[in-house]
Amino acid sequence: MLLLQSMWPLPFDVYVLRFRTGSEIAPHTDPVSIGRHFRCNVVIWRAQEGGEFVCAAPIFASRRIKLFRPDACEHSVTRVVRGTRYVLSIGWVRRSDSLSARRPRSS
Ligand SMILES: O=C(O)CCC(=O)C(=O)O
Ligand SMILES: [Fe+2]
Repeated sequence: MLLLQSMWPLPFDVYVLRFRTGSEIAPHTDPVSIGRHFRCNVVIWRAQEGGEFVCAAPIFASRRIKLFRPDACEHSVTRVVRGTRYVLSIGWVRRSDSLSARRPRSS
């Protein structure tokens, strides 16, 4: 369920995701056309069994909080075996990319 979406002050969205028993997400990336995609997922309700977020190189990960680059790091959610999982998912895109940092200074 989409809660909020805006292009200002930077493109962002806020979702609540519900994973019922039996649901899962296969490995994927979430590319953006320009910039770098960041996402902070807060697991507000854990499944009783399964429903684990998998990402090889998150920026930060604890039991409840997952900060990662969905465009750059393949991620997935294991099948919810028992219970329901709820996630508050906040995503944003930073338009500047690493190339702008490398732009030569005019002097
Ligand atoms: O529910 C999750 O932990 C990850 C869902 C997902 O694929 C995403 O937030 O990009
Ligand atoms: Fe994703």
